[in-house]
Amino acid sequence: MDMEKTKSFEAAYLKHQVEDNYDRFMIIPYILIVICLLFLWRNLYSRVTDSYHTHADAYLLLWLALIVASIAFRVALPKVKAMGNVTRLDHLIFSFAITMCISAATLTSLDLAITSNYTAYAFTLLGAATAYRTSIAKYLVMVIVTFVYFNLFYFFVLDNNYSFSLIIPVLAFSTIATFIAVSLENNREQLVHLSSQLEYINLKLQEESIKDPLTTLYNRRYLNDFLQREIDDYKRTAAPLCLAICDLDYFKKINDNLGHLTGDDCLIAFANILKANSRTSDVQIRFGGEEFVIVMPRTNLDAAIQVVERIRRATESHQFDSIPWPITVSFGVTNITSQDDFDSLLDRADSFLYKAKRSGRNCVVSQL
Ligand SMILES: Nc1nc2c(ncn2[C@@H]2O[C@H](COP(=O)(O)OP(=O)(O)OP(=O)(O)O)[C@@H](O)[C@H]2O)c(=O)[nH]1
Repeated sequence: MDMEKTKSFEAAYLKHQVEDNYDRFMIIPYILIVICLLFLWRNLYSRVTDSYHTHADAYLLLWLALIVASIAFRVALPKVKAMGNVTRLDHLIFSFAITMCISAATLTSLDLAITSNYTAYAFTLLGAATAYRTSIAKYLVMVIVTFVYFNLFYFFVLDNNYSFSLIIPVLAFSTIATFIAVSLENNREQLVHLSSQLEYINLKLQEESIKDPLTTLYNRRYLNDFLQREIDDYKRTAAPLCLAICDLDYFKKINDNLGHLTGDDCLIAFANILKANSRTSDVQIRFGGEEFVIVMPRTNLDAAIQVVERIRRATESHQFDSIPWPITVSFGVTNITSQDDFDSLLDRADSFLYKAKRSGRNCVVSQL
């Protein structure tokens, strides 16, 4: 069960991360395109005005490649999201993040031929640490792949002499960026954990506020909302609606002779009889003490009488634990009319219940 909970939390957390990334990565390609275009313009301009760019063509290619990658990614992103596969969307964003890091490593390698300029490397890794949300494992993969690529590109492809001091800043950026990414993601995970706990507690509290703790039936607060909704529904659709009030007979005798705990057990057992003998569309409410209400939507009076008769007989024949005498219940049942409101419907059912009590109990009284 705990494993299942952890798995579902992980799945929900991944979805949360990917959705968060999605919003940001819908904008990032535009920013990247603007930056690329600015550098592209500078690149073309400096080509004419001065010739200090050792790798002018490589720069040009890099800016163009980044523009194409950004456009392709921006076009693909909403399409992949529409497929509804979170993992695939996650992979796509991860691939783009890696592409950005590799581009930054390429750019830094080219820049280093001119001056000690690590801006692209530092900026991209730190940017990814704050803007891109992923697992620690994936972030490490990204940082290591970028680092290895940088070394291969700078020392082997560009054929520079190996220099450890040149690598130190890159290592430092990688470490700092990883540290920032890990601590930010840990904080976010804690927040999500806390908010899901709060959501759960809130749901529980909401549920408890409408339930009777002893019988677990709905309570009067729920009746107020539910019955009003059903009455409104009746006024719109004219679908029949019935309401029954019942009260256990001589309940005080149980408390007085066998104690309150036995009385409580009797209420729980009766609530179970109510649930077992009603339809799923009916709603049972503990109205107070040993008094209960049954709301029967889309039910006419004949059918409602049949339901409560069934409950009455089931109660009469039920052997209640530790109670040596039979327990019976009296009912008042009524159906809604166009003149009714919340109070008149309840009052009429209550007056029928009163009649049932006066007629000797263990019976159903309705207007029929
Ligand atoms: N054990 C227990 N008793 C309760 C609870 N709520 C109300 N009661 C008791 O239910 C009894 C109701 O007694 P009465 O209103 O005199 O009704 P009755 O004895 O059922 O008599 P009739 O309704 O006239 O048949 C009282 O003794 C209340 O204290 C509860 O949650 N648990």
